[in-house]
Amino acid sequence: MAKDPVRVLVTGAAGQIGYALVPMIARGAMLGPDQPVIIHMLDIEPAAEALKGVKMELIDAAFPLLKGVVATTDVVEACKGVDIAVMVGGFRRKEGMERKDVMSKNVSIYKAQASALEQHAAPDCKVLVVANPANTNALILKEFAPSIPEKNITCLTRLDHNRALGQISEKLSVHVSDVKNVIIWGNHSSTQYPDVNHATVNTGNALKPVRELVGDDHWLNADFITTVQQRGAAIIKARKLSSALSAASSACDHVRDWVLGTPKGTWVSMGVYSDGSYGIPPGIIYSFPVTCEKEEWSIVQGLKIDEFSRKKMDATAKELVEEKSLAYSCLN
Ligand SMILES: NC(=O)C1=CN([C@@H]2O[C@H](COP(=O)(O)OP(=O)(O)OC[C@H]3O[C@@H](n4cnc5c(N)ncnc54)[C@H](O)[C@@H]3O)[C@@H](O)[C@H]2O)C=CC1
Ligand SMILES: O=C([O-])CC(=O)C(=O)O
Repeated sequence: MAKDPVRVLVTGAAGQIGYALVPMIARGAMLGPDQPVIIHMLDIEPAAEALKGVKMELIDAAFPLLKGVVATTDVVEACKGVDIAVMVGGFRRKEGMERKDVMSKNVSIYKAQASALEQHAAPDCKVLVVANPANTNALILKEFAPSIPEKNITCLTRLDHNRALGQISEKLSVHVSDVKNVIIWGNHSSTQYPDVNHATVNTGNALKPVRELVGDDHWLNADFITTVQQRGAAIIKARKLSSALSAASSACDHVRDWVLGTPKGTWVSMGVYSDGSYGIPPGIIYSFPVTCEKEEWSIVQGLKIDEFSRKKMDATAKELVEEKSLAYSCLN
């Protein structure tokens, strides 16, 4: 029997990431090849014509799974009955801008959209915040939508996770799908900590630790980390636009694993509300290693944390605590 369609909201749908993301959703990359979807697209008035164009293209692509398209500048209409909300809309960082510069513009957007989602989305709506500052936008959304379960509000660090897998795969000349269990700890910012201490490579007959195969702690503790931390900025510098293709693809990975589950023995990174695991302060949205089953994520517990990692995990937590107070000061 055919499944009922799932309603997926994409905000900022006329933007760079939105344009890459909606066809991926319509092709089944987010929810699977047998899951029909109705795509809701929200943007603001100045982008209304462009949004219309995206809707026309979605129709023209004749996607078999696409059962409807809502394209609107009305946030209430956009949020009505949505099961999944991918929040990409916001003010984008331009070359040379610090993430903090975009904070005040974005937290007020997320405060307003929190109320719309709370009142009009499906009660169990799952939310993925992509727009920067992603962790803090997600936190503001959580705080101003208290009736949405906190476990349903997440932010995207899967792109950073995938970037880390990509760097290891390039370094070792192995296929990226043979590398697993890297971790992104903390903020989707340049303080994030990409950690390979538990990562492995499938060599065909064994799972070998990445650290052992790379055999170059200096590279792993320095260049590897900064390359992943700075990758977004490097792409903005090269394209004069943010990473749209890889962000859209990673957003699909995030939601797919959340809804359909992570493969056995594999974890992924997601920005989630901290419960105090690994000594990270509660009250912030922090990226942890998680496994997903039955549409719920759980933080992987019991990983050994060395002193080097501890410092980096605490530094990125500190930045998030500071961002939280900055966000609140912008709202006052
Ligand atoms: N978490 C992550 O891994 C990544 C996050 N990003 C962030 O994603 C966001 C989107 O990036 P792009 O698509 O490249 O930017 P973009 O500027 O091309 O698109 C943003 C869209 O949001 C719309 N928008 C602005 N205010 C809105 C509102 N109140 N409601 C609905 N839509 C609104 C704009 O009109 C525009 O169409 C940015 O904040 C960017 O920094 C980008 C790459 C990776
Ligand atoms: O700052 C941006 O817009 C880009 C970004 O987050 C990334 O590519 O990771």
